[in-house]
Amino acid sequence: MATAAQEQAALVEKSKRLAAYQAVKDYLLPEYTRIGIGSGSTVVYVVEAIAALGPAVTSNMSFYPTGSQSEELIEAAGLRLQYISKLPAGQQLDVAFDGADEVDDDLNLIKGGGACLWQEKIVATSAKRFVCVADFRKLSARLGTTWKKGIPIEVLPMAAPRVLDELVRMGSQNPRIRPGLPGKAGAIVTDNGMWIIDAPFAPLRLPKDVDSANHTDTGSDGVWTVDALADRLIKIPGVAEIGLFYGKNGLEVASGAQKPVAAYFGMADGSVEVRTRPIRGDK
Ligand SMILES: O=C[C@H](O)[C@H](O)[C@H](O)COP(=O)(O)O
Repeated sequence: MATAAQEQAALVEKSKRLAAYQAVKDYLLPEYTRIGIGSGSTVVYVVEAIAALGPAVTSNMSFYPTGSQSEELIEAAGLRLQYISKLPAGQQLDVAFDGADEVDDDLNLIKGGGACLWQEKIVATSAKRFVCVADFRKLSARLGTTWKKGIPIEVLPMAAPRVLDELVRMGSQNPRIRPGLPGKAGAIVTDNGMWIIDAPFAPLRLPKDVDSANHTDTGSDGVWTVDALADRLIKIPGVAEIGLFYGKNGLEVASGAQKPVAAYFGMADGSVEVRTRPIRGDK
């Protein structure tokens, strides 16, 4: 008989799968030829859903990975692998699918829980439409509410101590270099030869919180808005990329944005909740 933990794990997997199949159904149009594939356990079901469409739909498509895991997934599914470095200047992917660790009310994301974020951001922003696929655990009003491990930050290893110092000055509570997998000495090393720092911050405000309560957005009271924190983090010398995928008000475009046009959540009751954001430009 399954334990409660096993039942919960099965429910989560089922939810990821439901969300992935619905997202692929809605956003993978047969005329598309260039598709970005993100990283993580949810994307496994995205690739499964795409492969299930068969060569009649996928044979004209090329798939662009965000790291070694998605590269293997694409190849194992028999899909055509291509690299973002080969995408000519001035061209875009038609769509990119990826998971997330937490998604807030404005569709800002925390990503990088599995140590992939830099290539993910390049692929997501190379797409005309970026679509997020997740399960019910990832839904959150404000980033940092349920994902307590901290914002993943990819750093040049030699700069890690300096970055940690700066994060503490900015109010991060106990930022840490992420250790390697059990049995591996030292830090985890990303696909890009970098390290990851996980930096916990108090749950991040949205612009509406600042407007409604006369708060600041710059962390002066210990709480940052997503935009202000992201803008500050990316400027720290030694930071290669950050696991906040965000967008400013007034720049709500679909094409080339870090925020998804739609986020699909497999829910515990077997439904799929779809959240979209208002955009201008092409869909
Ligand atoms: O580093 C990993 C990526 O950002 C993943 O997309 C993210 O962690 C979500 O992964 P999962 O689908 O396994 O929850």
